[in-house]
Amino acid sequence: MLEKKIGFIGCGNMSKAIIGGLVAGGVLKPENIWVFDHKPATNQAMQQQYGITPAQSAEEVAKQADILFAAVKPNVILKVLKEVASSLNKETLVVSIAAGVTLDSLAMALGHDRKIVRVMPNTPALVNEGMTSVTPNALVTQQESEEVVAIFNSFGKAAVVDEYLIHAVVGVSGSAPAYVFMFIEAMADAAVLGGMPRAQAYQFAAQAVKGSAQMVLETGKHPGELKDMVCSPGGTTIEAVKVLEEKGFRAAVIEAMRQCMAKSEALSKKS
Ligand SMILES: NC(=O)C1=CN([C@@H]2O[C@H](COP(=O)(O)OP(=O)(O)OC[C@H]3O[C@@H](n4cnc5c(N)ncnc54)[C@H](O)[C@@H]3O)[C@@H](O)[C@H]2O)C=CC1
Ligand SMILES: O=C(O)[C@@H]1CCC=N1
Repeated sequence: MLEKKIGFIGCGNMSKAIIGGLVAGGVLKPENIWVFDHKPATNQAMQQQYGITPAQSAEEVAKQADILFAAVKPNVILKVLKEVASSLNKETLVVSIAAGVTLDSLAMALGHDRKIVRVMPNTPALVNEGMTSVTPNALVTQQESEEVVAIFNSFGKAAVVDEYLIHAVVGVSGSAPAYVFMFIEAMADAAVLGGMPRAQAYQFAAQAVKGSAQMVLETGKHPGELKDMVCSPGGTTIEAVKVLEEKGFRAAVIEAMRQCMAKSEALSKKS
């Protein structure tokens, strides 16, 4: 068990997913997780649900934390970090989850002598299946970097990537659950069209996506080969594959992600 205090400034969708993962994984004692959201009801609800310690201010979390998660929206993160910079201990590791906010701008807000890690998680952290990229700055030691990877590994998978790859990470995992949910919803709609009750349709669609993803991860086979295994000659699947190709399924996914990555890049230039 990690004998450190972890603080969160901002407790919305993403912090809840990370805290849920940390507590479920038994990574550290819940009371060693300090939370400050500017909505007091959120802090109380988190204390009730997880037994974490609610803080009175962002400064209090900053003072307490060995590892401080900055988990507010990208448009306010630099202001929030500037305000707490003088409350941080010299060795505190600041972890930013904000999309499009670079290590450089974070160092500008916090001071250039700060240990900073930029991460890009995703909401499946809430069910122990997160995927997170970890990008430390030059002051973070190998051991500290491994500690952050271990935190995210405890509720999914995590890997260190160079900062220039973060736009790709946003596209392929940070934002990806949204498009996967749309795919599941669309498949379930079709099953309902075929007469299946709605709740059962979500179960079948979601399990089909989960099982297919598991096959990619476990067999190491090329996704095309796995697709071919489903397509019987003259069968049903190849009919569906033909329509998806005609309707530009792959092109739509690639273009959607290209725009997502471009937005991530544009946000980085603004910050
Ligand atoms: N939602 C997602 O799937 C992902 C989000 N992110 C990043 O995570 C960050 C947070 O996103 P979400 O959790 O989705 O947003 P959210 O809007 O759900 O949560 C932000 C929280 O910060 C609080 N807050 C705002 N200003 C504050 C302040 N000055 N002091 C204390 N608390 C304050 C709000 O009350 C809210 O609870 C963003 O920077 C986003 O780019 C990264 C990866 C995935
Ligand atoms: O939509 C967003 O900006 C954030 C970043 C990755 C997922 N959600």
